[in-house]
Amino acid sequence: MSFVSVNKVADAQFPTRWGQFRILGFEGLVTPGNPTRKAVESGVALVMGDIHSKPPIVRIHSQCLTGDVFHSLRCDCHDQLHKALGMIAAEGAGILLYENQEGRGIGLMAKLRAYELQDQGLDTIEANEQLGFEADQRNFELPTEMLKALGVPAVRLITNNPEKVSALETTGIRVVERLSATIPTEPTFERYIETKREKMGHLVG
Ligand SMILES: Nc1nc2c(ncn2[C@@H]2O[C@H](COP(=O)(O)OP(=O)(O)OP(=O)(O)O)[C@@H](O)[C@H]2O)c(=O)[nH]1
Ligand SMILES: [Zn+2]
Repeated sequence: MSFVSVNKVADAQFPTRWGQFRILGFEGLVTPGNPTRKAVESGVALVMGDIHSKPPIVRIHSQCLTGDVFHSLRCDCHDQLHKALGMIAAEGAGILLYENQEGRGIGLMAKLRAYELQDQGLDTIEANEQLGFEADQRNFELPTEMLKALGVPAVRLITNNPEKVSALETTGIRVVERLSATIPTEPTFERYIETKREKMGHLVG
């Protein structure tokens, strides 16, 4: 584990278009001496209903400013976020973990530079690599620790990404079911989805 500690720093009521959630803030104090990590990592959990009597629906959403805020049609993030909140609302219970590894961990400015390279014909992975990054630099340690802090040992995970399933399972959170994160594809992000399917093993469909 890369954290000295993971602490809940806030827990407040959070009314939304999808219904009443609680919003919780968590901070993980990173073990000193790791040059690739910030000193403190933070994440947000939206919690609805009873999350303890059975494995709840959980979505781990990585920050995508362009998709989440501006509803970019370069990627599926905005629609996936709404789909996940809708699934939690329909169930009346569940957890959305929002963590801030923007651009699969390369940061916003690098992601915008990756967009430039994609405009010149590279796919998302080739663009990351041309900029000197890995295809996906994320780790899912903080979301895992947040689930533990919430007292949730087993989940039904909304994802198409097998890496997220194995990241949870290696740290002791059981994924009892995978729920599809697929949303209707727009022509503007067909290639983005295809690259995830072909090169990152995403279980699209
Ligand atoms: N580097 C890079 N990151 C992107 C790009 N478009 C979106 N992202 C980031 O991709 C992350 C979302 O991850 P995805 O790989 O789309 O999906 P996932 O969350 O791993 O998998 P699912 O759970 O199936 O949705 C967020 O951190 C976004 O900021 C892009 O063009 N380049
Ligand atoms: Zn996105």
